[in-house]
Amino acid sequence: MGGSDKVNSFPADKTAKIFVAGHRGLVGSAIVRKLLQIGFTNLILRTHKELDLTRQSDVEAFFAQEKPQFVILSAAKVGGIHANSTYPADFISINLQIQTNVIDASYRNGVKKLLFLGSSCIYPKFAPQPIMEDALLTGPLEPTNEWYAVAKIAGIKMCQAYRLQYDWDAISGMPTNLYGPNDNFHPQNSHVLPALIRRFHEAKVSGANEVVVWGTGSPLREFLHVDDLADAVVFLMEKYSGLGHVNVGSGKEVTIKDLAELVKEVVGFEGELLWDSTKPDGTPRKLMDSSKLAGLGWVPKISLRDGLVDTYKWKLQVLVGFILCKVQELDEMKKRLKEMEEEAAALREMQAKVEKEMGTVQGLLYRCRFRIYGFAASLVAGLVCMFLVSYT
Ligand SMILES: NC(=O)C1=CN([C@@H]2O[C@H](COP(=O)(O)OP(=O)(O)OC[C@H]3O[C@@H](n4cnc5c(N)ncnc54)[C@H](OP(=O)(O)O)[C@@H]3O)[C@@H](O)[C@H]2O)C=CC1
Ligand SMILES: C[C@H]1O[C@H](OP(=O)(O)OP(=O)(O)OC[C@H]2O[C@@H](n3cnc4c(=O)[nH]c(N)nc43)[C@H](O)[C@@H]2O)[C@@H](O)[C@@H](O)C1=O
Repeated sequence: MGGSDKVNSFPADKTAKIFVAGHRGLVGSAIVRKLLQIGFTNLILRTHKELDLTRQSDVEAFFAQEKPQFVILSAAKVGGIHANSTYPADFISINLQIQTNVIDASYRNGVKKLLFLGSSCIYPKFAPQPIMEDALLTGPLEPTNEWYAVAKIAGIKMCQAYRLQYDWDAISGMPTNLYGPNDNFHPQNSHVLPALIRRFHEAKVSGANEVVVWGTGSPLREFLHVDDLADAVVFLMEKYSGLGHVNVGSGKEVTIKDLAELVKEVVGFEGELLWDSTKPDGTPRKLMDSSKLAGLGWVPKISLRDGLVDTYKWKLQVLVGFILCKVQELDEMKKRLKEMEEEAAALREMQAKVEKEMGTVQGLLYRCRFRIYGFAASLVAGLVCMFLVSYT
């Protein structure tokens, strides 16, 4: 049995091959930004379309060909409370498949170190707060996300098992609720923060008086900006090689009611909040104890207010970009319409010319026909005269 805690640091060599799985998502894109910022130049990236990580043979072929040296696994089926409770089969099966394929192929193809990302929902619904790493598997899970949580717990256990059996360096980070650029802003399937940013923004733009917020507003949540998480991920890749998973949180919690008031203020919506208590609250409280990570030397930097302002700015830029694209499309359509009108005018002109020429030809034909009839008539008259003369 292996399982040493020897640290396999990220190399000083910035050309080392790093596969960031899920690089277009909220977390993956932040990790890519961070790696590029600190000078890594050899990132291997595949979109979901290019490489479906649920397909075992495709994943094996990819690893055999690319031979990455480091792997950060940030591809997963992810969503908020509604998505988790509506699609339990997808959340358990897709996540189990992705993580099993990637972790196993990484080990078999000589990857030096892998980081797996779980989530704070792995802990029991009523775990003592703040939640320490050793609260794992000490009580029943929150029902709205137990399928996703079971898959994530399996991921942590798989990393531990490979470390124990093969002395292979696989580590796990447990982020709290995250937010930031490239988040999913779907009205139903997203997490609370992007959902509220979208709803308050749309209400402000449409001049609505009310915005509906789910649940009672009483649950407490801890939020971390994704750029802080990316920083912590790089830190763990550099400094940590242990068997146990590591909590990654901000250490600050807020009620959903206060969060909604803050988003309302940042977006600039001036109407009322309506609470829809038919929607689930989920876990009542979910604050992690991140002292293990702090003890290693990492602390977060971005406050919730600053992070929110930054995320709303990003969202506005995306919307402006979208509008500019639509304006450009409209300009191109107008240009094409003008070209079509010019082509139609040219055709009309050509038709008029042809009709005019047809008229001339018809006139000529008419005159020719008239002359032929004249000639024929005089011929007949001549023949009649000749006939009369010869018989008289
Ligand atoms: N967001 C949060 O609040 C939290 C997230 N986490 C964890 O962080 C990680 C990343 O989450 P996040 O960035 O928010 O999620 P996103 O949904 O933003 O991104 C997920 C990424 O995974 C890719 N992906 C999904 N399925 C497949 C597949 N079958 N094959 C290849 N790629 C696939 C997606 O690609 P595509 O879009 O093309 O499908 C996307 O790039 C997850 O492990 C999640 O559990 C943990 C705690 C909180
Ligand atoms: C990261 C974490 O995320 C999920 O757990 P969650 O923390 O419960 O997620 P959430 O962000 O969706 O909700 C937080 C709270 O906010 C309330 N809420 C109000 N209004 C809206 C709203 O409009 N949308 C959403 N989604 N929630 C809303 C909502 O009722 C709840 O009380 C899991 O997927 C879990 O698996 C996981 O890992």
